[in-house]
Amino acid sequence: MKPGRSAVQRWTQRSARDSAGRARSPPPLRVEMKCIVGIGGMTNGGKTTLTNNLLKVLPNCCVIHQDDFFKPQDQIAVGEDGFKQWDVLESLDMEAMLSTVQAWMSNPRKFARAHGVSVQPDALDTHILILEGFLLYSYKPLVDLYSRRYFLTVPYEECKWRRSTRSYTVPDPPGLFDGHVWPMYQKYKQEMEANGVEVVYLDGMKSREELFHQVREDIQNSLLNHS
Ligand SMILES: Nc1ncnc2c1ncn2[C@@H]1O[C@H](COP(=O)(O)OP(=O)(O)O)[C@@H](O)[C@H]1O
Ligand SMILES: O=C(O)c1ccc[n+]([C@@H]2O[C@H](COP(=O)([O-])O)[C@@H](O)[C@H]2O)c1
Ligand SMILES: [Mg+2]
Repeated sequence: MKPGRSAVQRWTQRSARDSAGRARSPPPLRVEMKCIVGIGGMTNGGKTTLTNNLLKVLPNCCVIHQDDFFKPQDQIAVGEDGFKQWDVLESLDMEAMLSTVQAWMSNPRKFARAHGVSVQPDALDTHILILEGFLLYSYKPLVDLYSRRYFLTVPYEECKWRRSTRSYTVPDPPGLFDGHVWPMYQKYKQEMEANGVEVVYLDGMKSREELFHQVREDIQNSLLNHS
């Protein structure tokens, strides 16, 4: 994991003494560490469930859900197959998502406050941002920003079954899963692999608890190794 760091201590020769020439004690050292974690992978792999569980325990942790950046329905293209093309990168306003990530990067404390996340006052200033969504690693400007990229998968039959139980804001028309959702999932995953994007695969067939403990431990170990 390669978290961004910025030492906030500025202790120069000039400021080491006050105006009367008395030695000043140095300000407390505060090291700010920022870490972006991706919870990506296929639709119905369990991304939102896992993310919500992590949010409850990770310190100073904000979240950005990719689903919040779907374009309005009338801007979604209709393919030659007759299906609205929801599962392509162009159906998402990725520029807006990137701007939101940049707002967090420039001031994670302010971002947390604005989003109702309580920030712990601590000498070791660690901030975590979780990005959660089904096409996290296919948008070039974001791909190198992650400290850790997780990728949840389940077998085809399980994915199709779980999807049939979901109700999205726009319900799936008959045949969408096999005609559009699954082929697009395969296409983007193949591209990601061909581009050499490193991900940590997670078996979405494990229990919710097991996934939660596995990922929490992994994130915490990574943070410790870099603090
Ligand atoms: N580890 C799991 N085992 C079994 N079912 C799960 C697991 N995680 C999530 N689910 C269920 O699968 C469905 C999709 O979960 P969700 O977290 O919304 O997935 P995603 O955000 O990847 O589409 C939901 O019905 C959820 O309750
Ligand atoms: O959220 C929406 O407005 C929305 C509208 C239409 C479709 N979706 C589906 O949302 C899926 C991604 O969300 P998720 O939680 O299943 O990973 C993706 O496969 C889309 O087909 C989502
Ligand atoms: Mg989801």
